[in-house]
Amino acid sequence: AQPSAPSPIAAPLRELPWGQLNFLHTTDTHGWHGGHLQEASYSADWGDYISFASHMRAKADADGVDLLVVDTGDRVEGNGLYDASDPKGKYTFDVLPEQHIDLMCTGNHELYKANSSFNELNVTVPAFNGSYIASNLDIYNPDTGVMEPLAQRYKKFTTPNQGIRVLAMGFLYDFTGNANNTVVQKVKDAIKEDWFQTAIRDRDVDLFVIIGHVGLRTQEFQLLYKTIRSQQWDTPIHFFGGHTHIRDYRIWDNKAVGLESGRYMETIGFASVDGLNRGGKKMSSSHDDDVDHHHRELRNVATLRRAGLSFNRRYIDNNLFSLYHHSGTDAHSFPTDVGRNVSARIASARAALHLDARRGCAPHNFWLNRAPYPSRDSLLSWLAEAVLPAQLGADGRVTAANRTALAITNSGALRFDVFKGAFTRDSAFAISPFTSGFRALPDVPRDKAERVLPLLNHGGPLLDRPARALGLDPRLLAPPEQGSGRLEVAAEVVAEVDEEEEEEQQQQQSRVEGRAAAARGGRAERGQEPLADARLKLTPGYTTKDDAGDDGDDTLHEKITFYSVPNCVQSVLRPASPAAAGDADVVDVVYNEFIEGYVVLALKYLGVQVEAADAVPWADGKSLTAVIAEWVGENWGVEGEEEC
Ligand SMILES: Nc1ccn([C@@H]2O[C@H](COP(=O)(O)O)[C@@H](O)[C@H]2O)c(=O)n1
Repeated sequence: AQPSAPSPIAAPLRELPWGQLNFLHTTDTHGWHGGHLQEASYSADWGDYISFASHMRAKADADGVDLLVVDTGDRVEGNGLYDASDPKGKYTFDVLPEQHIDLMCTGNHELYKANSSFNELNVTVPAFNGSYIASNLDIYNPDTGVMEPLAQRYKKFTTPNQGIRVLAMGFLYDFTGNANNTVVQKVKDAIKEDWFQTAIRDRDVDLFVIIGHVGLRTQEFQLLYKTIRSQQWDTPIHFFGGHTHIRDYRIWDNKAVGLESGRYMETIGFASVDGLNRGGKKMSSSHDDDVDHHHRELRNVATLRRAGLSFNRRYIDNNLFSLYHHSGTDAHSFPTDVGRNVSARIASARAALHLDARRGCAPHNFWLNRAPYPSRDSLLSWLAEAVLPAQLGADGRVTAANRTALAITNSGALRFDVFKGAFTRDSAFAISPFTSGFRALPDVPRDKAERVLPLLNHGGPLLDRPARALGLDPRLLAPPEQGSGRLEVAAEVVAEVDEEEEEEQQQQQSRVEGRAAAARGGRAERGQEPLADARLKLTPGYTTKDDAGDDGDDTLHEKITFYSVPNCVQSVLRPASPAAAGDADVVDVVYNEFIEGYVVLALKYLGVQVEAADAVPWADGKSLTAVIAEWVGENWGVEGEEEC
């Protein structure tokens, strides 16, 4: 872990359900390879993950089973470790390949900018040669100008210990926001390709592994499932998904399941399969058979039972308490040389990038989804009511031209919470890493401009067909977790009352203790394996419900309540002397560039003749990252080395 990472908190744990074939899965790491430095539950780093995977691989080998490591994309954008360097990714590209990854694919974030997809072509694909799969992604090679697959379309291999014949593919959802140096083939077209049609007819396959930067409950995965099933009515299929930033497990049928493993290095997904055929063993030598027999005899590994197919899953909280426990190690035996070295390299990168440099002190937590909007603790309220009016309202058109402006931001532009205490250079990138700048459409009739926000938030008629016809997916406005449709949100938004909050906090501890006791009792009654230590206090965290039930998380947590947020929020930017502007019948409509298409479409829908070409940069086209960082420095800044 990083030197400033908080120590993990001991918690009751569920064991890993090892099988004949096991997987570790990361997705949507978004540059959080240094781990979370303000959240003990997720404070392990990429170096620790390397050590962990190495112990898990050794255990698999010792038990004669197999372990595959999978990553399903969006490794870039979202944390200072990636975003603060010039060029971006200078330090993450180096440390990433120190992990042995068996199967990986591309996320949409690798493709927003031409240079990041060229990084995949020139750095990541060669570094993971043989593991990287691009089933529906091509790139224009900058040397030849020729369009070519970013990597192999699929991969077939036999696992070393069990001899399981795996056919793996790696997809990206039907993403349309990529730069023009890449081509994403829609999944419905990719499945018509000869290579795909041949692959799904292969009879010498024991398991299809379909990885993808694709939500588990999307039409893309559904189509892949149906098409594979049309040719392989009972060959097991394991999907690994991503993109929607949630923990999720989907059961398609009794031989087809999928795992999604959260976001931001919070979660290491674990999946296992038992009862698979081992076609690859037929070809093995008598020596291999002897070794295999020896393994079975000696280790009596329950997972080698051949009775029926079974799948399992666990979402591991990425902290050292969990990682030590599951790998059967301790602080002394856990770190491998490579893991320790990677943690040290991340620490020096963070120092070189001044990521711990404090910009100010946050007075309390501000939550993206964990507080209702609007409210005192809502990150969106803070942004719309404090940050944007102060920073964007100073634009020349507001002050000199005495003009009112309406500034609209999509809630998806915010990616993470603000914690009470130090707000560092890193925090600004974590909250909003995007480089898209603010722009404005000048002189829009006020009555029309005021109707844009409601349309973007509730505009069924706008956001359904017209937006989709232009390739504008309305789900992209809100945070991806919410777009997944799987975020369990509070039924009603309650007004915040401070005393109530205090009382709630007092009651929480007794509830926590009560539940821990109940969990102990319940498990004992059901004759289940005891949790590692159910007397331990529960901390707030993931309490996932998926198709397999509510026992997926490795760590027992106190439930967190999530609130739904609107697609967009609006700030009114008023001039210092609003007399003239107050009644003006035109205003400027300001927005961050990412939502330009939606804003222009909404105005056109309202009868205003505008085009994106009419827009001008606002506040010098600053990014939201810069705007937030400046506001924090000006408003939460503290002198010298004083503690927050
Ligand atoms: N310039 C950008 C780019 C993206 N967003 C938001 O991020 C969402 C996509 O994030 P994933 O991690 O799910 O790929 C997208 O839906 C937008 O909400 C943005 O605001 N500005």
